[in-house]
Amino acid sequence: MATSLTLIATPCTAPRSSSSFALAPRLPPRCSNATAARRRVPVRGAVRATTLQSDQEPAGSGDSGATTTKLSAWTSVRQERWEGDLPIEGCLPPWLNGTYIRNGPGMWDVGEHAFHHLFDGYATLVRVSFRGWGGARATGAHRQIESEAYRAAVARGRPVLREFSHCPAPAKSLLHRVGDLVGLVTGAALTDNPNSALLPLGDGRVMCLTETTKRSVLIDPDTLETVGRFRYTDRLGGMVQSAHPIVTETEFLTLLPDLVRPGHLVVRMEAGSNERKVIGRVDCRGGPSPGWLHSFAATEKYVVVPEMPLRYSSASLLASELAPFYAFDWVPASGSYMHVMCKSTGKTVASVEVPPFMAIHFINAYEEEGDEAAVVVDCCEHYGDPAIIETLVLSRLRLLRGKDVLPNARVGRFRIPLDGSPFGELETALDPEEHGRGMDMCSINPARLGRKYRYAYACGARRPCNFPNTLTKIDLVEKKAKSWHEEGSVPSEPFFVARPGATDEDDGVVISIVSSDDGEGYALVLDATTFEEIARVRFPYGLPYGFHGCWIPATEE
Ligand SMILES: CC(=O)/C=C/C=C(C)/C=C/C1=C(C)CCCC1(C)C
Ligand SMILES: CC(/C=C/C=O)=C\C=C\C=O
Ligand SMILES: [Fe+2]
Repeated sequence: MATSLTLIATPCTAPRSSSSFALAPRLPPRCSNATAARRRVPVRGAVRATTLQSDQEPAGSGDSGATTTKLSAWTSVRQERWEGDLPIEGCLPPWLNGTYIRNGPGMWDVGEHAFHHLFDGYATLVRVSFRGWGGARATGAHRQIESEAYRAAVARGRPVLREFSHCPAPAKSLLHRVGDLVGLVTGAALTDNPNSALLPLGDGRVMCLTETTKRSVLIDPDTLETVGRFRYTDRLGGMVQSAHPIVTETEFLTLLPDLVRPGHLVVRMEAGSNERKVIGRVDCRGGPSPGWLHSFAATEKYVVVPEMPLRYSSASLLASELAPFYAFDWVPASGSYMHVMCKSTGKTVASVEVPPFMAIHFINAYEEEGDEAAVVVDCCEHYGDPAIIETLVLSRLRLLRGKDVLPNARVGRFRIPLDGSPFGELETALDPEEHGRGMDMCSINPARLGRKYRYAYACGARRPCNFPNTLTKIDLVEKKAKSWHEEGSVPSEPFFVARPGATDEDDGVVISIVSSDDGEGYALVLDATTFEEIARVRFPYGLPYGFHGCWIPATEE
């Protein structure tokens, strides 16, 4: 039955200790997994059909079977917002004062429409605030970001704009088709659903964004309210951007792929400003368009521009049709390259061909000086295979739990020589068995950004699994990993928070939000040194999976 999505005042249904009422849309019941499995698969070409056959039903070891699971990771949040106190189990460190916020696609169902891919969901923020001074206390909240895409979908009861794997049906009337065409050419038909990154800017503003340049939003980190649009005062244009600008206290660096004249603009915005300035441009070496640029890396002096064979499909964007990989084509013959641009001069100081790679997330990069000067770049590398994109189709995530279908991944380490050599190397930084051959969603100590570093925190695998299910601390010097795992649970990106005044790289905690097999949701706090659990802070309801987090330290009270 179609359910109204009009905003109505409703009390929270979830039990809570002390919490506020939320203005909540009446959402449809949680998507049934069986229904999702039968849904038509809107992807053609090289991508395998994702309608699951009965022989693909998960064996369902114990209670982790898809039909009986209460796991909330892949189901939409049931109300627009909630906030309240959270009970703490364990002992939070007294120095942990501040707010952890995580962004991600928490709403995959609107009206009768159920999205197909993890990346499609409307952005949901989840917050946990820790107050250690004078006794530990934690409060939590979640809230939908009010993007144009979300508001239009709620108003119409169906998605109106193009999302990662969803193209709206073409208009029926000629007049509306002209409108559609304008929308395609200007990019207005694309989503602004900011479910990817969450960036505390150096000036105190907090920005959420996706990969379209159409609109990024500013949010209030306390109420999670969407407080406005982030308006650039420059006229750089372009349709797409990296989902992961590199932000420090002083600057914001990002890449703008040029789909018309294949290349990338490397741009910089000073903290406090709304104007991006071009540092330089890198032309693509392979064609016919830039490689997907979800993220990139930078050292203290250089910006590293990756060019991989999963390339933006201009035809898909202009025709509003899905390409074999949604908005992308896999073009192995186009080659893989890494470009290094000097931040201060805008000159490309290296442009090398590298072995084929497929990386969504770069971890870090640093310079190596001496006779063999080079830039070292680490990423979560999927063995040059785009299959990981299909792994993230919601029906697969829901129905293949317990099946060993997560493609292998490793920490890929590039070495880009700065002596003009035409080739760069790609090696495996540590034995992937250390992290169960699963590897993505990474963070590091931000004090090591762009510098030589030892530890990375990521989601790894305890097999059999269809999605990363461990939190893993990787020691890139000892080439060892330590993992946290809870049977049936899905943890999100482990986010490192340094202890104030710390000098050791791993002196701090790691925070992750976990959706557990019994339907519960909690924020987990691990000691980053020992990687042992020190506390968990429970939400009164299960939380959907989410992507990336940030930390906003509290100001002294
Ligand atoms: C969250 C995440 O990892 C990736 C999200 C990517 C998105 C939302 C990409 C969106 C796009 C469109 C809606 C059409 C244009 C191309 C592209 C930027 C891929
Ligand atoms: C969750 C994910 C990949 C998992 C692979 O093992 C990618 C998410 C990308 C968005 O930031
Ligand atoms: Fe990401």
